Amino acid sequence: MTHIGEWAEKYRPGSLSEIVGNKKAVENLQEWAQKWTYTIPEKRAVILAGRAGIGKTSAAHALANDFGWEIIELNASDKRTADAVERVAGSASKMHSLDGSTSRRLIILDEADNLHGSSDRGGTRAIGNIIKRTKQPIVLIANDLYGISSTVRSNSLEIKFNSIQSRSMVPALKKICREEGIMCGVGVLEKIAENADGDLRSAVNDLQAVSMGRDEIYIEDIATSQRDTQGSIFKVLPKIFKGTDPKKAYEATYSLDESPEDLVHWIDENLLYQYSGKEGIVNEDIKNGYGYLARADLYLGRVKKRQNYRLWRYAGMLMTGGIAISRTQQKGGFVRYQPPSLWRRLGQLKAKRNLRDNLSVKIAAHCHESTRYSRSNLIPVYRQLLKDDNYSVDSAVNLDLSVDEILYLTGGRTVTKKIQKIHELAQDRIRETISHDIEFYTSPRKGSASANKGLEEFAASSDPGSSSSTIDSNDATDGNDNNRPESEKSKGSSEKKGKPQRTLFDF
Ligand SMILES: Nc1ncnc2c1ncn2[C@@H]1O[C@H](COP(=O)(O)OP(=O)(O)OP(=O)(O)O)[C@@H](O)[C@H]1O
Repeated sequence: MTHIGEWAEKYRPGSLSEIVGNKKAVENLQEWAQKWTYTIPEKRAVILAGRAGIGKTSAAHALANDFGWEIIELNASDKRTADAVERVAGSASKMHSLDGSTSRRLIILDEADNLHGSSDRGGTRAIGNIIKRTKQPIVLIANDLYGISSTVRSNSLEIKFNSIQSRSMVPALKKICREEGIMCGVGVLEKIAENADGDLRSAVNDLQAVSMGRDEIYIEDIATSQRDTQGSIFKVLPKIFKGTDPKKAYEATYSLDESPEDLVHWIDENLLYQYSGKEGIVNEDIKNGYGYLARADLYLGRVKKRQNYRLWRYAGMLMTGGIAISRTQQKGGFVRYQPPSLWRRLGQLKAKRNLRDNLSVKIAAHCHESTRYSRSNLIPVYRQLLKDDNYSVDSAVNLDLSVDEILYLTGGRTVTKKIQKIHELAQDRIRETISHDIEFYTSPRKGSASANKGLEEFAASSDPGSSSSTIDSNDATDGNDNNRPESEKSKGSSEKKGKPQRTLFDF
């Protein structure tokens, strides 16, 4: 039995030349990959960003096929990913095939926009660091560019994938029909492509659904109902802003999957641009339009207060028909519709709050204070420290700060060279300390009982839950052994003679 989605997989492009649309994006991707064949390019990762179903994942796979690269596909939001990428990303120099030629592995990180703001800040940081020094090409796939941290974005080549035009989809759908032996009536594929609203995967799925159990399909077989995709708001807005019939403007919202509360934000965001055009002149139409919007907003407030949803109808009429009759001047030219900036600002605020909360936890742990105290009293102290050149790197080392966290503490808007420098110096120092510790604990020592402990044992010994730890866990508490029995104290001191002792610095 077949299931929907099977054709989309079966007809996934095998080569970049088969990718429909997004010619420029494909060219940029190819150019970037070409650089990897003889050197390591400055931007070692690319971000393929765009809405679902337009060929981002397919392009990454096709690229690997075209260049003969092995694929390692990981889900970016999986906590284990950072380790896995770390292992693969550093191993390029060993990737020689038997005939002596080098071949690469393409690391594909799906859902890269899911990392940001998640509790797994460590993963974001690790990936941010890895893409700076990877020896293997990395492709990050994301629906929302803004969901990716600024560090990752600034170190990657951003390639945007756009919705696919319906006329470009038709040949691809035709090819599938030919292969599957389906005969299509006039306008069938055009209709399917139009309904898909730029999403080729949906078009292929719709074609499969309508073809099930048939070898001929006609226009009547295609459901005429509009898709409830996000894109449909872009079909309703012109009827509100460009129409002259208030009834039609209101009726256009029937098929919309947005509440009047959301719709009012869309209209509010776009009214000024639509009615003032590119000249940006405020005119009577704009004033009247905002008058209707204000009244619609009044009704929306009453709906909330009284929980009387019948009032939505009045709000809806005012914000659609009211706007339509406000327009007296004919406006030429195309002005793109913008999603409400308020939503974006709220999203940014949330991301900022997450960052602040994570930072409070870090500082609280470092200073042995409560998170609340850390948030209200210690973050301001660290703000000052980060601004002072004498303490900025030390603070970044102590807290193992990410670039985003340094940016937050310094209060800047963008990641500057100075911020990057602080981060790099701090990371170098952290790495130095770690390698120093490893060397210290693993190098043979005269007269030591634990003289030839290997790296693995050192790692095990630093795990507080490990019973095989070679270092007395009491040493790690506070150095005060007053509460220990006498016998243990002397045992401890005799051990200390022969064993490297941990200091507070090590923690
Ligand atoms: N540009 C395209 N060219 C050819 N086929 C495409 C294209 N876009 C989508 N398809 C078809 O849709 C299927 C899904 O596409 P793909 O997985 O590449 O989309 P995506 O943009 O990565 O979506 P998501 O963000 O959901 O992962 C493919 O297997 C292929 O059949």
